[in-house]
Amino acid sequence: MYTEELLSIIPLKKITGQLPNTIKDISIDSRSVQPKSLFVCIKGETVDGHNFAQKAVDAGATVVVSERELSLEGEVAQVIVKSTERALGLLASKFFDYPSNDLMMIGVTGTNGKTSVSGIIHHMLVGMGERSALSGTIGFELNGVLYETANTTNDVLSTQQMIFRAKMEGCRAMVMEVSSHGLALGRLAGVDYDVAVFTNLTHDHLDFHGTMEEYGNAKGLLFSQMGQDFTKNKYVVLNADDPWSEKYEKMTSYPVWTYGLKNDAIFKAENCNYEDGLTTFDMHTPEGKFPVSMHLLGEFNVYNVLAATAVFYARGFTIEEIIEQIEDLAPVRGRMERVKTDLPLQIFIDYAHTPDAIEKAISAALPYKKQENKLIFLFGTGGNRDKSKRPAMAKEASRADYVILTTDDPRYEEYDSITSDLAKGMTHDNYACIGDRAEAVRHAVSIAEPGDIIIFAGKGHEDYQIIENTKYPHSDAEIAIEAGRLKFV
Ligand SMILES: CC(=O)N[C@H]1[C@@H](OP(=O)(O)OP(=O)(O)OC[C@H]2O[C@@H](n3ccc(=O)[nH]c3=O)[C@H](O)[C@@H]2O)O[C@H](CO)[C@@H](O)[C@@H]1O[C@H](C)C(=O)N[C@@H](C)C(=O)N[C@H](CCC(=O)O)C(=O)O
Ligand SMILES: Nc1ncnc2c1ncn2[C@@H]1O[C@H](COP(=O)(O)OP(=O)(O)OP(=O)(O)O)[C@@H](O)[C@H]1O
Repeated sequence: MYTEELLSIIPLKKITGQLPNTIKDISIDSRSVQPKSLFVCIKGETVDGHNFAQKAVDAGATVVVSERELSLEGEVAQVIVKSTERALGLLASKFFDYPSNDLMMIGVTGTNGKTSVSGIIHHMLVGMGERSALSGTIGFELNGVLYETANTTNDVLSTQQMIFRAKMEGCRAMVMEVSSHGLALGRLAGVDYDVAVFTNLTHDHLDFHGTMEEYGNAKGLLFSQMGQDFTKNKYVVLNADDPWSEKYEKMTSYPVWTYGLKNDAIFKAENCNYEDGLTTFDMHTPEGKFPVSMHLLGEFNVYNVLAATAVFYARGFTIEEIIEQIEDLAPVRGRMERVKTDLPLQIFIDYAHTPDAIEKAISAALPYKKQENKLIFLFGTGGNRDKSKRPAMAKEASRADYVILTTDDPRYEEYDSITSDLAKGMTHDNYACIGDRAEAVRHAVSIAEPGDIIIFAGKGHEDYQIIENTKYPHSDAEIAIEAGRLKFV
């Protein structure tokens, strides 16, 4: 791309040195700079990209965008701007030619349910014959291939790259999980959403946002940044049972479709029943009441499919077409996913790591528990992250008959510091603190008796644990099955 044309998008810049006629790529990471590229210095939490500018030039960058003039050796032009983060959003969108304009962009935000709802929408789109891409906590899924990504909502450059790739590979839609960090840090600059979906807002990430108010406002950016273009079929899908929906409704002028189980909503479920691995309910819609039967477990998944129903109905699909897809849905990976095993136990893998998600996961399993059996709940939490949620998580977990307090990704925090914070919220004494997660999983199996249910929460689809800054292979399901074989066979 012509360098001047690209740079024309950033106002109030100072240029030093001779700009090359064209640049071939944009990069924010000196470790993957291609020759003839433009390197943008981003100040991170842990390191500052300005300190890697020389490495980027050595690797072939011919333009460096920075917030201060740097003394660089080699043939390089410098573009000095007030905020490189803001400039990057503009540059990345222009470089990839605003790819989100060519796709139906669906953004899903909320504390819990982003992965589930976006996965459900993506699989329903594919089931209806639409080519769709998906990005979120599980990675970037494009035409059946899953690529690993760093974040739930990735940096602004990777985001534009992903949307561009989706467009180039023939996708017509892209479903994205939109995290509050992503919104607050401007990682979605230049993404033009057609549909914005809200699941719920409960306690999480207060280490970053400070207060629930700030956290809720960050999520609100998804709705307020949708624009005012009424020539496009844009709309918003809100959870009528969550008080934040009223605020989000005010943040957008696009049509609002609501769903829920309690308050008045356009799509409302009642008579929910959970039996024999099936969830059934009656769905009230603008066209009357329809019975639904699906393989996804728990009330939280009723909410999730109602949200997806609103997305598809507003797009013009019939209720019959939508229900046919819902009845076909397989469980979302690692979200109350039943482990296939010959052991005389019911084992679920789940990703709950907030108080509300723990409450929902336990409620989802209880209908499958017989009076004489136990519900064993193992959960952890990440080290060096929002500590204020820990006792509240344990309080919810106390609804299980036996609780094992452990760690998710302990990072640099001591096991005992994590488990003792959790223990402060326990409301009964039937629990154990075992920081080493593999040992904790084995303990869960060792105390289980035939007919018991075990939920391993917090790691979901992940097949690793991060201890200090190293990823170690870890699978709750594999450890549990091995321990179960030794015990029961
Ligand atoms: C605290 C935080 O948000 N950190 C994010 C941040 O990392 P950072 O600030 O440390 O930045 P950095 O990667 O060290 O480096 C800064 C710059 O220097 C560059 N660099 C760095 C090293 C080098 O050798 N050369 C070089 O050029 C980097 O490419 C970057 O441009 O920027 C990185 C690149 O965008 C992110 O991957 C990283 O997310 C980390 C992994 C993270 O855990 N973030 C969490 C808090 C997060 O964002 N979570 C949300 C919510 C998930 C949820 O809802 O549960 C998410 O969306 O994932
Ligand atoms: N709609 C929902 N409401 C409340 N809890 C939910 C909902 N959907 C899923 N959950 C619970 O929350 C856990 C996490 O679900 P999911 O991964 O879909 O959420 P998420 O918002 O993507 O979370 P994260 O941002 O941490 O990746 C699930 O394992 C389940 O226990």
